[in-house]
Amino acid sequence: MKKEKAKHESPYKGIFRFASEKKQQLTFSVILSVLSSIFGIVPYIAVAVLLQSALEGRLTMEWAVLLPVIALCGFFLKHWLYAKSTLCSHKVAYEIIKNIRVTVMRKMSKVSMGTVQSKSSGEFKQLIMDDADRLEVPIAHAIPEMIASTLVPVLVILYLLLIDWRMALAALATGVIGNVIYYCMLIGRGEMMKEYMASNANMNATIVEYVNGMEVIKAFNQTASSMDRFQSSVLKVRDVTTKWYRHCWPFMSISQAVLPSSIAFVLPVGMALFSGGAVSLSELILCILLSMAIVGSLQTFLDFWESTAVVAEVQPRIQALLDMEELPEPTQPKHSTGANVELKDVHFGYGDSEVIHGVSFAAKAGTVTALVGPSGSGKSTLAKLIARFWDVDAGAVLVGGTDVRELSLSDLTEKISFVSQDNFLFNMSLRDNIRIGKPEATDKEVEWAAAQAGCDEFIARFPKSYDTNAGDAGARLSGGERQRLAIARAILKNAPIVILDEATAFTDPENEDKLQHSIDKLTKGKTLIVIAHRLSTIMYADQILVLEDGQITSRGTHEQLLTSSETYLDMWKAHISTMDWSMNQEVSESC
Ligand SMILES: Nc1ncnc2c1ncn2[C@@H]1O[C@H](COP(=O)(O)OP(=O)(O)OP(=O)(O)O)[C@@H](O)[C@H]1O
Repeated sequence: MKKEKAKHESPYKGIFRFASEKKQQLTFSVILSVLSSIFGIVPYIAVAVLLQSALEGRLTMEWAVLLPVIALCGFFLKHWLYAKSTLCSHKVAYEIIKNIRVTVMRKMSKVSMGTVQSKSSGEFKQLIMDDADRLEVPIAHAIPEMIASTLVPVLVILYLLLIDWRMALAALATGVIGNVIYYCMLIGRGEMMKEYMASNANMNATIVEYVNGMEVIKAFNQTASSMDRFQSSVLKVRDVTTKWYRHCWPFMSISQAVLPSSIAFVLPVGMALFSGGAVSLSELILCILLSMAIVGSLQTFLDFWESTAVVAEVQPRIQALLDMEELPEPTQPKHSTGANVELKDVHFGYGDSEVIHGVSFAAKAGTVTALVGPSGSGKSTLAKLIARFWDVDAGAVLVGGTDVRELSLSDLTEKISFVSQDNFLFNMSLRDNIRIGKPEATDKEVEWAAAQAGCDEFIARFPKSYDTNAGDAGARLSGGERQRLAIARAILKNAPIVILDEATAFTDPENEDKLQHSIDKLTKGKTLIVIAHRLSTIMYADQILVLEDGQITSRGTHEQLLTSSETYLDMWKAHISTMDWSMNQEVSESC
């Protein structure tokens, strides 16, 4: 119902839904803008009165001094009120832009990972950063100025109609012609803008990919081909933009030449009327000055067409993002009790092809369950299904005895700590990166968790210690250190269920001990579901599940599997020989 309403509302209305309590400020800004425009006419009227009185020989000394002062005051007030008006409207604009960004980001956390991954990060960046920024001019300028720009010419034209309707038409003519020409320029803009947006999004995506993939590009000497793709996306944006400007410039130049030339109409018409005796000299002067006074307002209309087109483009794209299907939240969420995890005949596929075929297992509270199996067998997928990054296609995932689809997302998130393969660090201090685990944690708690995870010693190496920005530190952190930071996050969160996805994948033997130590701290007394290629780390698991092609082919303890599962035995032998090889390497290096 809400969605339907959103679909049918005007783009401006759709944007102003994000203004929240700042809407009144916009009304205030409009009032100030109208007053500013009215005071903008005052100098013209003052000059007209001055000339009239001079021509009619009624100009006294007081008026000769007073009228320029009035003109100056009008000029000053016009600019002062305009400044106040734009200050208010900018506050509203930035509030709206902030609210759009926050709402979109919140929305992303409520949809499945599949939906998020269906768009490139470049597309998201374009919408959340660039497009949202483009709304500043329409909101901060177009709305207040447009209303003032309509009201003032209307009042002036009504006044001119009282003098002579032909003078009124002459004063309005260039404004109307200029605006019609400019409006014609915008016909077909929608299609061109779509092309521009698509090429810009592609350029953004290529830049993000280029920067993120720099290591691979260098390692595989792909600089030339990656640069080619990047360059062609930049050239495409240039070509589309040039095409648009080629289309626009004749319209723009003509409308901008015609619009301010009201004198070209007013003067001949006025002179004809004056010589015919239809208007007096003082009326003629007043008409000429007033027609010049409204030129600025009529020019503002041009910006309004442009701004309206921008809002009409951006708002539906924001709305489309907000309409992304959310992972359904139960209307009456159930509560989970305990920290058992159970999968019942789970089937799941990314898109059409199923990758998990009927997996069932139960992990009792406080026990360790290890998932092992060849690459691509579905271990990470199962871990992500438990954390409800996706919903299962059939079967059920139960946490604390309740189907995860019947738990509120916040309840589920509180229950589970997920330490994944990609230990993403946000562009903020190391302290705040750890604090993500528990936003209300004190500095002491953060440092305690870091110490438990063995991060304190490497964090102390940085001159700014915990206040080091993760972006600056990132390049100097080893894979193992990044993982320990992620573990510190999870220790701070202290959730009863911990999922470790390949948490030891990047460690060298020297660091493995430290990492294992921090994992032990994290998982003590918790339900642990762990994916590890280094089988030595999961030898003592309560149960080990061997996964092959999305199915559990064997299950049991380490000892049981050595005799019952050929796949496990092969994996164990391979693991042992790798360990032997690395030990031999170490020995030969030390010799
Ligand atoms: N986001 C995704 N979209 C489409 N297919 C995916 C996605 N993630 C994984 N897959 C596919 O699902 C299957 C299982 O992948 P998964 O990552 O769960 O395996 P894994 O056992 O964890 O592998 P590895 O040990 O190499 O990490 C693979 O065929 C993989 O290509």
